Amino acid sequence: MTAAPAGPAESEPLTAAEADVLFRPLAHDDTLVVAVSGGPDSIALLALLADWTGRGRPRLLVVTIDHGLRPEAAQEAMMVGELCAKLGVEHRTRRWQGPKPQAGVQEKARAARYALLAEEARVPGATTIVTAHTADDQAETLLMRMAAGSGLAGLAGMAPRSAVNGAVLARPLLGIAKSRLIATCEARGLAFIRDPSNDDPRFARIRWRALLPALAHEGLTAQRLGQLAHRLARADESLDRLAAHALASVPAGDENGRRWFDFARLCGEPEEIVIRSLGLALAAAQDGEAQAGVPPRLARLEDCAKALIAAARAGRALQRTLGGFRLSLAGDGVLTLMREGERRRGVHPATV
Ligand SMILES: Nc1ncnc2c1ncn2[C@@H]1O[C@H](COP(=O)(O)OP(=O)(O)OP(=O)(O)O)[C@@H](O)[C@H]1O
Repeated sequence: MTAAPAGPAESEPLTAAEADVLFRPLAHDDTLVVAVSGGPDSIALLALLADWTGRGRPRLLVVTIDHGLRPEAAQEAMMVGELCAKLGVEHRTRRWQGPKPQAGVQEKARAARYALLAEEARVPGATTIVTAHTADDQAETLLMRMAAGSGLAGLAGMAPRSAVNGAVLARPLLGIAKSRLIATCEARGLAFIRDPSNDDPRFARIRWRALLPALAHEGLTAQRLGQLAHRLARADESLDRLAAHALASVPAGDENGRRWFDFARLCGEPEEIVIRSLGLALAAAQDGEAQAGVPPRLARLEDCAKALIAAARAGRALQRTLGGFRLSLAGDGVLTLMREGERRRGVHPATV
């Protein structure tokens, strides 16, 4: 057996052939909204996309968001505009106008950024936003989520394609090392901005970034973490389908606007499927409400599901609250979901 061929050296620029493979899924759009901050990743993305679109299809609309948090940001947006003019592509700067509270300003800026980008993607023919997230970003995301106690869905990391504010968000460079994008800029003589917040150890992401070389030295490279994310994404999707199927297979109904299903029957499934099915049932009940509910944190969902499983197996009744709902398990194993605070009219007799 021959060894797998080594990937391109981490310091080699991306080739046109590689870019062609990465960008092929974007070929069907009329217009791509390309998010370019002016950092090395998004400048490389812009240059590669401009080469790839060659004679003008898909059309590129480059958007830079000025969050109004650093005085240099306006100048940086202009620099991106100048490069776009040279490359012959359209550029717009959008400014975040909202209030900028000290606490959680990064999260608010991020939400505002995606809202503005999605607005630009709402023009006819443009539904896809393209960002320059790299394999390094994915590795940092995974490590941060591990530390935060995320479950499988979180550890699946960022998806190459997802939804954001009604638009599609594509991340074609998610498998590419940041060092290769820097090399791409250098090989083309393209200047890029170094955002000082990228060196600020007050941000957790920056502290994790500093650990990456030591982890790679022990074999936990960004590539390995990316591979793990990919495998977990596959497992997560499969488990979700199995859970939906299991939930659809047990007796269930709607009475007086309350949902019920045979939870005891569901308990024949592996614990992970029962936990997910409960989450799906709750999400469905929340969807049916005028006010969309907030999904419970995974740890709370797990606790609740485990308590209900133990009670159902023992034939005991049990009441819990979760995600704004009261969950009433009857002695016969039927679980009823009702909005918290709702009066108990017509509930399954054994739960009253
Ligand atoms: N000010 C900006 N203007 C336009 N695009 C941006 C801006 N900031 C970030 N982006 C886009 O988002 C990508 C990821 O940037 P960065 O890693 O800084 O964001 P993040 O907040 O960590 O990511 P995410 O928003 O997905 O959590 C960039 O490569 C670029 O495509």
